[in-house]
Amino acid sequence: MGVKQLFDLSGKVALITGGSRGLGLQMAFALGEMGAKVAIAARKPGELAEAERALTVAGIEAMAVVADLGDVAGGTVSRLVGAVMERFGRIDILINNAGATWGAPAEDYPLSAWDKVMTLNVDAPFLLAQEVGRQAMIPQGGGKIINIASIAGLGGNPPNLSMFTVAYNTSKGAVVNFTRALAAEWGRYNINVNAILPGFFPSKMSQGLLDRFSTQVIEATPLGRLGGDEDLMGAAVFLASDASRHVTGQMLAVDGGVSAT
Ligand SMILES: NC(=O)c1ccc[n+]([C@@H]2O[C@H](COP(=O)([O-])OP(=O)(O)OC[C@H]3O[C@@H](n4cnc5c(N)ncnc54)[C@H](O)[C@@H]3O)[C@@H](O)[C@H]2O)c1
Ligand SMILES: O=C(O)[C@H](O)[C@@H](O)[C@H](O)[C@H](O)CO
Repeated sequence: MGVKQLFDLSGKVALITGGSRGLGLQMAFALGEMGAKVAIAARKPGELAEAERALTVAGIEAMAVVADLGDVAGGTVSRLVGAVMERFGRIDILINNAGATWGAPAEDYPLSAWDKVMTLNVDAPFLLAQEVGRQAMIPQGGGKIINIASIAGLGGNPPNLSMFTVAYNTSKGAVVNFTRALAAEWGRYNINVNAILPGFFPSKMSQGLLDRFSTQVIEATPLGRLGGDEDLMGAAVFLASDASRHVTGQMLAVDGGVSAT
């Protein structure tokens, strides 16, 4: 197989949570452009429909599924995976991207907020991997799972940024080791499990922080810039494709070098 073919995603089906905007939508465009059919899932129907339209206009076969992954008790995850299986018949790539944060100093952090962050950022990726594994990847004989962690999963926040996101950092640390643990178990099913650790990208989630601290963030970034609209595309396609066939359990930071300092 030539190297261009290794990156080709024709005939593959991808499910991307939080695919309605931000980093998830950027990755949906990337996988779609490389030939994948793309299912995006998010909570807000309006945004999701708009994203589905934009993907379709770009010539990508797309479907949208409304799902609140902050509420995983009542069969949300199996319904979501079932809907994609019904439409496309298989799932080759799962990108666990939906995520959120909530800020308060650790000494005041309420358990209810902690639980909310953990449910969306940790429980949902676990349940999605389990369900996609059961319904699609294990019977199909393989697949690619990409967890969107964060460099915040490697440590605490720089003290000068006063971010106060103890639950978020904890949740992303869990995603980092979930990635390794699942990779170790599911190599036998030919399922690659890797994580992307974005640094600082402008998005709805990061806006509050970057409005206040973008100068400091850029100064602390070896490449001297924030992440942009194309900066996750290559990493996502690599980890979704045969090009990464022999790569599993790995963390790929796309952070302009922040985590190297
Ligand atoms: N922007 C950054 O700098 C940055 C850095 C590191 C990691 N990340 C991670 O990247 C991922 C995407 O974040 P983003 O920056 O694009 O933020 P964003 O807020 O623009 O996107 C979040 C996405 O998750 C979806 N989502 C939120 N709550 C949901 C719920 N309850 N159910 C279903 N979907 C839900 C939203 O609809 C949206 O599509 C997150 O996991 C985030 O932690 C972002
Ligand atoms: O590195 C990251 O994962 C993100 O930038 C987050 O840290 C959020 O932007 C922050 O939590 C908002 O308060």
